[in-house]
Amino acid sequence: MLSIEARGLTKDFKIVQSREGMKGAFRDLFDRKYRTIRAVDEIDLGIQSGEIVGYIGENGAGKSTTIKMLTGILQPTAGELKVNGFDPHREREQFVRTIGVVFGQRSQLWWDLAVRESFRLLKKLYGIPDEKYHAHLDRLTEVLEMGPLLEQPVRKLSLGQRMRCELAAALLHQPSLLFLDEPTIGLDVLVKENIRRFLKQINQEYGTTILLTTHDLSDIEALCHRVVMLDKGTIIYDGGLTELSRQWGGGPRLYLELEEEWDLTTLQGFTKDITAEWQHVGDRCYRVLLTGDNPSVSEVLSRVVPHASVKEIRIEEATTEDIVRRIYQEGVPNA
Ligand SMILES: Nc1ncnc2c1ncn2[C@@H]1O[C@H](COP(=O)(O)OP(=O)(O)OP(=O)(O)O)[C@@H](O)[C@H]1O
Repeated sequence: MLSIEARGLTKDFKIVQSREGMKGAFRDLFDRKYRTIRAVDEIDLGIQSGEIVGYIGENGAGKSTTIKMLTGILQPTAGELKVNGFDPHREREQFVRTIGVVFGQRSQLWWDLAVRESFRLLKKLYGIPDEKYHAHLDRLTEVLEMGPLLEQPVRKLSLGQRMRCELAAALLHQPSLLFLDEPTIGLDVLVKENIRRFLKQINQEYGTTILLTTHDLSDIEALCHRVVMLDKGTIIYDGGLTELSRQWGGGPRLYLELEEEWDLTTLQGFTKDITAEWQHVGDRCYRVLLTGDNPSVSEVLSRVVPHASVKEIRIEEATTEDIVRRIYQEGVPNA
């Protein structure tokens, strides 16, 4: 079953274009000139129930605008959209009961109230029956280790503590779909790991669908099998994380420290019949990029060892961050 189904989803913003100088400002008062920005450009997106999908892109790519349409905050300019079977904007009241939202930079908790009071207000807002509320809150308190936090005012919580409470707040009404926007921003490594573990757990236990927007690609690596990549409002990649690195990782790299300094032309000469590209990366240190049909590491070594003594060997894989940077620098991977 599809949790999110978007076809040709588009959002245009109309912005005032100011004229230059005093004269221009005066004219602007009487005759406004507008310009249209297409933030999201006819995207098609289908997300199955139970999937965890990473939604990534550079600043200004259109991620937040998409999330705002998917959560009903913004009305699309064009296209068809069904989320959990609802039109998010038109059927907002019923729709919001089926989703949870966490924006890393914004709080849905009441700053001066104790966490427990904020939760009580949300219980009222969502009309959660007593029994269900208590059972679920107990469970969330346990897995998110919120026991000591419940009586504290939100303003006294650290960022990591607040984020755990935000997640609980978004999940109190047991939504089947969770939107997370930069959920681990500013958190230390341990807290990040706890939050990721928790998200995996709710995904497995309750089948919660998760759409995750983040600039922290280690979140994506830890949680998502599928990644949707956005650039200038259009989807430039939608597929598996493993396929992405296979397609764009550029193969493994071999790091070699040799006993002596060699010039690059000579080294390149040893491997001239295979597609290996040598780089000088430090004193007697070299990186060999295994491109093309990906010759094996042992093939490269067998050509080098008869000539040069090798001190250290390391095989490096491109990180997701390297891959994504490369895609944005070099262009669309599967166009
Ligand atoms: N309310 C608005 N009015 C006018 N233009 C907007 C509005 N919101 C977004 N935009 C423009 O739409 C484009 C996409 O913005 P959006 O915030 O969706 O990108 P993003 O991928 O979420 O970026 P970031 O990672 O920086 O949050 C940008 O050019 C932005 O300036």
